[in-house]
Amino acid sequence: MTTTVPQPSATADPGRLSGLESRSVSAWFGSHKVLERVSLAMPAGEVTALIGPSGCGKSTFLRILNRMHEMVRGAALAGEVLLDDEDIYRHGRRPAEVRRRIGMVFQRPNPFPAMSIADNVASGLKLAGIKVGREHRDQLIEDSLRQAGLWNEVSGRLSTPGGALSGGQQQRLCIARSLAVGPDILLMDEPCSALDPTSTRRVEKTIAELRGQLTIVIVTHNMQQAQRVSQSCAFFLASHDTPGRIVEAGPTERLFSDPVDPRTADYVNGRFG
Ligand SMILES: Nc1ncnc2c1ncn2[C@@H]1O[C@H](COP(=O)(O)OP(=O)(O)OP(=O)(O)O)[C@@H](O)[C@H]1O
Repeated sequence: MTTTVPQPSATADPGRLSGLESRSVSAWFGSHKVLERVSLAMPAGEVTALIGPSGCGKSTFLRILNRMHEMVRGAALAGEVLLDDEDIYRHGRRPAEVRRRIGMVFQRPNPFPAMSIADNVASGLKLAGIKVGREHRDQLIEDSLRQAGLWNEVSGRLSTPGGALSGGQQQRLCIARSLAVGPDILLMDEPCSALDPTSTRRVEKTIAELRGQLTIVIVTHNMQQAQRVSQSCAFFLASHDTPGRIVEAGPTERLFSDPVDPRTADYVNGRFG
């Protein structure tokens, strides 16, 4: 199927940004319940950080937000995820359309290594079935690379392989690839965990620049990173016999400086996890 050309987010009207909201989301892998009634508003144009110890369900929750959870054999879920007040799980809604509007960047940069930088950016369009003319394609590639903060580093070598870039550059290339289809939401699953501190700061700068242009949800184990990049934050916790839940959520500054729940205080101060 062919869709119309996406509107690059760089030109999006900030008044029309989309937020995301989960309502009472529970999740299972087979009979193993891993999330229990997670309700969270992820405000439009903001960065929301999901924090919590390993295994508490952050990545599962993130994958539920763009219908990737259902791709796992035996996976199930309950609840609603509202994008523009409409459930992304509404009967008849196409997962591919949801994933075009809600993009995902993974832990390890995963560009097509032998494909050129330009083609890597454009590859998302092809996968999404979006056709663009040559002239518009070049502009879209430039816009996406600029938005991802990579244009100045690669503008003179767009036809060289994506695999030749540094790890941090590859991650920004993956961000550009996601941005090319004009998503409303960008999900990021520990996007800096494979990067050195300098590359991490560069990706964080990109996240800061994207804020206000689209809505971002990021999973991070790095408490400093959560404080640097996010405006809202949710703390997840699970134990051996209870599925992951949100203990506390709210403005990042408040969650770190004045947490309500003692478990949040212990976690953000590094006393466990
Ligand atoms: N594909 C899968 N099949 C079965 N169980 C899974 C699968 N993926 C995750 N789980 C289980 O679901 C629970 C939540 O895992 P998840 O990866 O969402 O947690 P997390 O908080 O993101 O952890 P981490 O911070 O280590 O990435 C864990 O008990 C995990 O073992």
